Amino acid sequence: MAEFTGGDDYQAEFDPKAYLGHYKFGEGTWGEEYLNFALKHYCKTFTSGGVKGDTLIDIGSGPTIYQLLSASETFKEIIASDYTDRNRRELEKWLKNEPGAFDWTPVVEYVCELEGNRGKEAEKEMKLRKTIKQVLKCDVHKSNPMHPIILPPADCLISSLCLEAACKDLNTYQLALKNISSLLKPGGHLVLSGALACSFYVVGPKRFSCLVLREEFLREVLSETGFIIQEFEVLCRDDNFIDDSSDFSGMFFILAQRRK
Ligand SMILES: C[S@@+](CC[C@H](N)C(=O)[O-])C[C@H]1O[C@@H](n2cnc3c(N)ncnc32)[C@H](O)[C@@H]1O
Repeated sequence: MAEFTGGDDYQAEFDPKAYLGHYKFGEGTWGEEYLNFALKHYCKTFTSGGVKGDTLIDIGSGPTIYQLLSASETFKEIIASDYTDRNRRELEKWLKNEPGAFDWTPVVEYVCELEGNRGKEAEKEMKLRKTIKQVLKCDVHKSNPMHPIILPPADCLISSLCLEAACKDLNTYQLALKNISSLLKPGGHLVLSGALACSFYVVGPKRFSCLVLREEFLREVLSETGFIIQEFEVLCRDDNFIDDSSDFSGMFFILAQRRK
């Protein structure tokens, strides 16, 4: 089992550019497999009318924006967040359309197609850039993850591939889930996705530990933390994508509602 990599390791060694390499369409990476799965579910979740409101907070955004593309159709204000300075800087780079920012065009095209908005890629990117109002420092281990900033509770929380990366054991995971849910209104939605049975993943030359998650645990912990699961989708790993960059067995996508 890989040695636990915590916040200091992320701050010092998580290279946003190397990580973004996983999200290049057409290169057979695990990120691509995950993207296909997650984007379809985000699209369904945010365009079917069931999940809506004014504000959405993304926990542990990393340097990525794919998870927010469909949400920007529904929410007026999105707050992105991450633990590391370099990830937040990389996000800002994309938001300001600076030279060297990651090119999300293939992913935006895919989402536009899913949403029936082919040809409207430029509008979509503009809309997302306008909707993301802040990129904040976040630590899921703090009772207020945005400390010292106090945010009004949001209508929706998204988090993808973050909690299993940030937590060293299942108790810590439960506590982190409780911490982030304090940012959500009662009755608000949590859109949680990530990797199943994953113990490590590689970013450039660095190996990061990952907390091994199973479906039964996720169901239990969400219920104990005050959520009602509305959807639980699993994608088993395709043998064609098996390589030594990560050992996950599948991906999950959960839509849950915080009890009122
Ligand atoms: C695997 S990346 C996921 C990034 C992005 N959400 C995605 O879907 O690709 C894990 C992210 O968790 C963040 N992270 C690690 N520890 C954290 C903590 N204690 N609080 C908040 N975020 C943390 C890392 O900085 C990193 O961006």
